[in-house]
Amino acid sequence: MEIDQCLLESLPLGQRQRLVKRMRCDQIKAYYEREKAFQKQEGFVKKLKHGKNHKVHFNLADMIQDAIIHHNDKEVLRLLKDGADPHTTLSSGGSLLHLCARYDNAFTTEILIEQGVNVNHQDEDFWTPMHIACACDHPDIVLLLLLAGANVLLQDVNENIPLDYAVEGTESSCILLTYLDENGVDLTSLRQIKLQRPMSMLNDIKQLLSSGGNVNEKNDDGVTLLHMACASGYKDVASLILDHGADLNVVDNQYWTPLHLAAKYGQTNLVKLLLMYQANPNLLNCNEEKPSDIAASEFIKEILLKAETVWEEKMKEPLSVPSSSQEEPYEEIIHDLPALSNKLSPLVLPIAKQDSLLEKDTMFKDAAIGLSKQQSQDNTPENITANVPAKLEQVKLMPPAPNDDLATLSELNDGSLLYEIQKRFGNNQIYTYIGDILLLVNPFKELPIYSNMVMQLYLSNTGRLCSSLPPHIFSCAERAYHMLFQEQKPQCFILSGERGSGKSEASKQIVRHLTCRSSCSRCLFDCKIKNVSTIIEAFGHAKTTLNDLSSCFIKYFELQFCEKKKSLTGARIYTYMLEKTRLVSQPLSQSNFLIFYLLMDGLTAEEKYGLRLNNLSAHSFPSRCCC
Ligand SMILES: Nc1ncnc2c1ncn2[C@@H]1O[C@H](COP(=O)(O)OP(=O)(O)OP(=O)(O)O)[C@@H](O)[C@H]1O
Repeated sequence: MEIDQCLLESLPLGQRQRLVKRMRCDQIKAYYEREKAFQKQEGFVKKLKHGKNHKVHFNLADMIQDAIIHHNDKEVLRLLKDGADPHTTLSSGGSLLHLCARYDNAFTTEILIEQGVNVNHQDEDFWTPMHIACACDHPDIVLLLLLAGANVLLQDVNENIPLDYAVEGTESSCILLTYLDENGVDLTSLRQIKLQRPMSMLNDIKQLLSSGGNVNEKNDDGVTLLHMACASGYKDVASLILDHGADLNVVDNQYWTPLHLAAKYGQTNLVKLLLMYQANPNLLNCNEEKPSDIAASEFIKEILLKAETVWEEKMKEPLSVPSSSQEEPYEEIIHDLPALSNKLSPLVLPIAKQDSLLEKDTMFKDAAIGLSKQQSQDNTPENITANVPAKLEQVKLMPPAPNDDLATLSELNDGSLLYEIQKRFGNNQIYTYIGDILLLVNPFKELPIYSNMVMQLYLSNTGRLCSSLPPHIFSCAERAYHMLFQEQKPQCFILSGERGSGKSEASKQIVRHLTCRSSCSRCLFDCKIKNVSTIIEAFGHAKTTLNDLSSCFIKYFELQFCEKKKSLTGARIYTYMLEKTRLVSQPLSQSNFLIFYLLMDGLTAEEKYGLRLNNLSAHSFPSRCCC
C-alpha cells in the first residue's frame, strides 16, 4: 500500500500509527512472499517455518554509521571487532570521521584515528572532517583532529578552509586561530591561498583565448566556463569570458543560466556583473524557477526582482534593441542598494550540497542579514531599538536531528528516553517532540533561539511542522495559528510541568509569536501584552524556593483573532485558582505576592504614612521579605 507523505502527516496521531502499522505488516508480508519465491527459484524446497529463525540482516557499514550517530560506543567497538571497515565511505563520499564530526562523537573519532583512518579525507565537495567540526562548532573533535595531524589549510569545493566555517568567537575558531598562530600562518597568507583557484582559472582561460579556444564550449552536462565562474564567484574570470563573447544567457542541460547559479550561491558581485551585461532575469530553469526564486539572500532577491520589472518594461517598448541605454536602469538598481557583498561571511557562500545542516546555516545567516537590513530601515518612533547600529542577531539553532521526535525511536523505554533527552539537553536542544507534544527542559540560561529572526524562520504557509527546522515553541504556536483558521475553532495550549519548569516563559514566547503573526497593529499589541504581563506578575507571582517569579494561579489566556484579516484583534485574561492562602500564611523562604513589595518600594513616605505602612516591622509579611 502506498500513501502520500503529506496525507500521512495530516492524520491524527492514533490514525497515523494504525496506518503505519498496517503498512509495515504489508511490507513484511511482501518481503516474506518475495523471499519464499526467491528460495523456491534457487531450488531450496525447505519449507519456511513461520517467523522462526528468520532474521533481517543489515550490513556492517550501515550499522556502524547508525551506532556513530546514536553515540552507541559499545556497539561501535563490537562492530569494528566483527569486521566493520573503519574506512567505510558514506554516500556523500565522506568517511566515518565526517559522521563523527557531524554528530560530535569524540569517542569514535579517537577509535577511528587509532585505527589509522585518513583524517584529511575529502568528500565529494572536498569537505574534510575538520570543515564539518568547525561548521558545527564541535571543539573536542577539532582538537582530536588537530592532534592527529589534520591539515587545516585544505580547501573545499568553494575554496573555503575549515576556519572559514568556524563562527567568530566560538571555541573551534579560537582553537584554530591559536593553532595557525603557533604554526606561523597568518590570515593574509590564508587569503592568498583562497585566491589561488580563481587565479589559476584566469590563467587557464587566458591561455585558452590565446590559442583561439571557444569560451562557449559545453561539458556533458551543458555547463560552460561562465556557469562555473558565476557559481564560484570568480568575477575577474567571468568578466574576461564575457568580454570575449561568452553567451550570457546560455543554459545547461537543466536550463540553469549563469544568473541562476550566481543567485543560488549568493554571489552578489556576479549577479551585479551579469545584470550589467544585460542578462535576462526572467528565464526559467527546469523547475520553472527564475533566479530570484532561488536567491540565496534577500539582498540578491531584491536586485533580481527589480531587474525583472526593468526587463519586462524594456520588452514592452516597441523595437527594443539591446543597447547601452539599457544599462542605465540596471545601474540604478545596483547603485540604489547598499554594497553588502563584502559583508557576506563564507557561510553564505556556496556550500556542500549534500549537507542540509550547512544549507541551514546559510539560511539563518541570510535571514539575519535580511532582518538587520529591515531593522535599520525601520525608523518609526515606536521602534527606538531599530536606530541602534545594525547588528546581526546571534542565532544558534541546532540542525534537525534524528532524535528530534522521540516517538520515532526504535527502542522506547524510560532509559532510552532519558538518555536522548539528556543528550539533547547537553547540546542545548531544549525542545523535543514526542509525537504532537512538545517537551521542554528548562535550560536556566539564555539561549539565542528566540530572536525575531528565528521567529521569521518558523512562519509557515500551512502550519505543518517544518522538517528542516528543529523542534521549537514557535513551531507549536504557528501550528495553533493555522489550526484556528482551518478548524474554525478556538485553540488551546496546555502547559504542564512542575514549579519553575518554564511554563510562563513558554507562554510568553507563544504570545510573542502570535503577536508577530498579526501584521496589523503589532506594536500596539506588543505594548498591551507587556503591560498586562506586568500586572499579572505583580498580583499573581511570588518568590518560591524553586522560582523567583513563580505564578501562583492557574492562568486562562484567550487571544481573539479576526478571521478576515487573519490577525490578532484582542486579548483577554481570566485568572482562576489564585493561591489565596498565601495572603494569610507564608511558607518559609517564600515571599508573598510581589505587589506588596512593589508597593513598599514605590510609595512615598507620606503615602506609606497614610496607609499605616511606615513601620515595616509592625507587619509580619513584608518584614519577612525575602525578595
Ligand atoms: N526557555 C527558557 N530559556 C531560558 N530560561 C528559562 C526558560 N524557561 C524558563 N527559564 C528560566 O526558569 C525560570 C522559571 O521559569 P517559569 O517562571 O517560566 O517557570 P514556571 O513553570 O512558570 O514556574 P511556576 O510554576 O513556579 O510558575 C525563569 O525565570 C527563567 O529564568
